[in-house]
Amino acid sequence: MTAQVIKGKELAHKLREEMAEEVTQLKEKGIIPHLTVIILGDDPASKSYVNGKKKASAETGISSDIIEMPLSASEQELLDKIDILNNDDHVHGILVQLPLPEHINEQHIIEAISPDKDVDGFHPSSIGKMLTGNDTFLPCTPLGILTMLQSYGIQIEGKHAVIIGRSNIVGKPVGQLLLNEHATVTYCHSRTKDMTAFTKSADILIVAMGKPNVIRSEHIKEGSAIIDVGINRKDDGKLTGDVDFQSVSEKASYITPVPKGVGPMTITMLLQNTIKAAKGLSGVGR
Ligand SMILES: Nc1nc(=O)c2c([nH]1)NC[C@@H]1CN(c3ccc(C(=O)N[C@@H](CCC(=O)O)C(=O)O)cc3)C=[N+]21
Repeated sequence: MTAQVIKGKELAHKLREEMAEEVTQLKEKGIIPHLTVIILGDDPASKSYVNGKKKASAETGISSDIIEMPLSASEQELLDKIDILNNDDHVHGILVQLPLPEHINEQHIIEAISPDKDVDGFHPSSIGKMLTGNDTFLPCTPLGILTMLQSYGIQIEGKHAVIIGRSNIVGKPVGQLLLNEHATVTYCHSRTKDMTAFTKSADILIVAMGKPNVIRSEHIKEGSAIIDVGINRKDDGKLTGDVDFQSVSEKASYITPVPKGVGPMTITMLLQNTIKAAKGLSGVGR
């Protein structure tokens, strides 16, 4: 079998075109969706993501700005900035680029962002509502993955979804979203014994380990759908996933590439959440 490649970038552009129409309609009502990104320090990788977000925003007509703060900024300075943005009616979405430096408590920052502007879906209020299956901002990477599976007509209900990785931003919430879609969900992580026993029974395998090319064809089930969340930079500067694309694509039925897979969908879902925030804060559709 040769797997069908799930073209995240292509799907992302298609969705952004649809979103651009919605943004046009909102603008006719005087609403200009606006996303503010806060970034601390000038790590080149972080800057590259942030610039990607800026470009994608422009593509959909969403307005965005980037607040750059020094790496030495204090937790209080960051909280003060968030407070200003929470109270600024022109700002609909707030994203603080993670990870933050050691001297700042990430949880304090996440909880300071107004749940109405929580376009990352990381606030405990958003997470709680996701858990109970209520309407809220869903975290961007998990929502991007769900959207890819649904767009390609991959059945989730009744299937065994195995997640490798249990981070708060990817592993845990993607399992929750798939559970809400009636999958049977297994979480694997660094302490899991005999992980292959689980991955080999996965109909849908979500890999978010952060280790290059560790999932190979001998680890997967014939005909399964493989979602690669890994973004690893090789010595030559190129990106590679956690999945060995070559061997796995000969056995799976669907596979996401890296780059051009999950990454562009993450950004697209951020923009979708920004539109949702703009509508929610302006009372559109209420
Ligand atoms: N509060 C917060 N929210 C985030 O969503 C968040 C964050 N912090 N910190 C950093 C990570 C990382 N992240 C990526 C998004 C898109 C690509 C992406 O589009 N990647 C392209 C390749 C880009 C390239 O070539 O460098 C691709 O996979 O095709 C990558 C990484 C969002 N993050």
